[in-house]
Amino acid sequence: MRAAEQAAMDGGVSEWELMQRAGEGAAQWVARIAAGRAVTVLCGPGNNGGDGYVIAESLKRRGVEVVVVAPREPGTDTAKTARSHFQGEIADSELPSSQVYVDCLFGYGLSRRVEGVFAELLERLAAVPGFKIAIDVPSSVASDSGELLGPEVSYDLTLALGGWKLAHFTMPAMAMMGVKRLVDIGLALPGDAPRLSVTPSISAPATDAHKYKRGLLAIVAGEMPGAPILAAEAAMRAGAGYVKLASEHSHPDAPADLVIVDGPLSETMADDRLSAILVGPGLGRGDDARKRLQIALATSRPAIVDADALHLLDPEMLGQIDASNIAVTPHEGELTALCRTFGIDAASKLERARALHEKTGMTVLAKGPDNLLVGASGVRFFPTGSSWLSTAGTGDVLAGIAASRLAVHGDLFKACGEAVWLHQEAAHLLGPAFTASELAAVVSEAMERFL
Ligand SMILES: NC(=O)C1=CN([C@@H]2O[C@H](COP(=O)(O)OP(=O)(O)OC[C@H]3O[C@@H](n4cnc5c(N)ncnc54)[C@H](OP(=O)(O)O)[C@@H]3O)[C@@H](O)[C@H]2O)[C@@H](O)CC1
Ligand SMILES: Nc1ncnc2c1ncn2[C@@H]1O[C@H](COP(=O)(O)OP(=O)(O)O)[C@@H](O)[C@H]1O
Ligand SMILES: [K+]
Repeated sequence: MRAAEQAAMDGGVSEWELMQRAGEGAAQWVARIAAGRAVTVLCGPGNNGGDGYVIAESLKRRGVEVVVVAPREPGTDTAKTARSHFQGEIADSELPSSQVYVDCLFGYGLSRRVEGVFAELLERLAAVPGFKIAIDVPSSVASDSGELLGPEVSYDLTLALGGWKLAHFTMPAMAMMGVKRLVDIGLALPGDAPRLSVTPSISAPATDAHKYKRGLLAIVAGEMPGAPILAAEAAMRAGAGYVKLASEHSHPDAPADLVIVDGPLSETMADDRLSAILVGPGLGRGDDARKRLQIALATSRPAIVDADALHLLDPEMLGQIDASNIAVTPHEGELTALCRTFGIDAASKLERARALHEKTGMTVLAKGPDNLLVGASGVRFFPTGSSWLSTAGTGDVLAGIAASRLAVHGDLFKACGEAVWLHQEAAHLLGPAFTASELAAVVSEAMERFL
């Protein structure tokens, strides 16, 4: 954001002009929401506070009853200018009773824990009823990591100014924000800035498609039969023309349309028609599992590596193959384990995922409520999905979808992105309290949204 703002200023747009665009843009939202009700604007000492004075003045001009609460005088020149343009009432710390609250205490300049008078104000804000709006980011969150640095307030709306910050899509911050909307202030973001994933567009098979052309996926099973079947159920509904399960166990509950190959894994993997591989769900973590993982990765086919396999991957194993053919899909615990194995010591989820990608070359889909994808095309966040996904086996479904998409087109970054969207859409179709097999069963229905 700072680079984008600097570029705009170098191009002749002043900081005051940017602040007016931000404040006026946000005020339009606030005015509609207030719909005649009284508004309280909390202003901090920096430019976030400056935005607050612009919002307050704009609301006043529209005839809205508005009070500003500002415990400190503005500290920046631009915020001082904004303050001087506001003609209305300013209180220094008491939070008046109001129906709409606009929080402009701190934006991306928050640099340490919120304490004293600011913390007290936020605690009071958390306790009062009313519609609460955070300007740019909630004032107690670190915008670059999503870390909480002060009292937690539950907002109804968060208006991001000029561009999304990491906190908008990272836990725990994103859970406080309510509905999120972006206010355009005419900034061009640098090409490598983390971006929100755009809705994917998925094509139906070509007119001359046949099962191999559509993609042959091999799922490498291991000790536990359930997980790879779940992954296969999802994969069969996500686009691949042919899904094979390489397993030495019997699978009495497997669907009739799933081909199970029980010969030696090295033979199954020698098929040069294989388009993609999924290894990890139900694999186990013993010597046999390690051997199966090594055989699977030695094929040099694009692979999704998930679950147990994430505990077996190590630098030595990756040293023998081209790791840029691999996407890993770790949850929080698996990401921690991977970082330990690969000697990565970083604080935030983004830094850890980025370091893992940079150190190994693997594409990293760090899943969870705050899915984060890091790979050849940069960094992507995703809109918030259904929290009902937090049930056992949904990760296997995600891995199955990703592997199926990979078998279709061979692009790891794209496959992982499509998988997150399809997974969330499937959850959305099911509503509350579904099982992982129910989720796998509606993946084809979910695809309809993206065709
Ligand atoms: N630049 C632009 O072009 C545009 C920027 N825009 C807006 O500016 C926002 C960024 O503004 P910003 O950089 O001034 O920082 P901001 O978030 O207001 O806070 C910094 C102030 O707080 C203070 N402070 C920090 N931590 C503290 C703590 N824990 N407890 C107490 N004090 C603390 C810190 O003081 P200090 O650290 O020096 O003590 C400083 O005074 C951005 O989010 C967007 O809303 C838009 O108008 C569009 C154009
Ligand atoms: N609270 C949540 N909100 C949204 N998605 C979630 C939430 N919790 C989990 N998920 C998603 O559900 C899946 C869970 O995967 P994982 O943790 O591997 O479970 P399992 O190992 O049981 O299959 C992931 O895709 C994750 O992103
Ligand atoms: K704020």
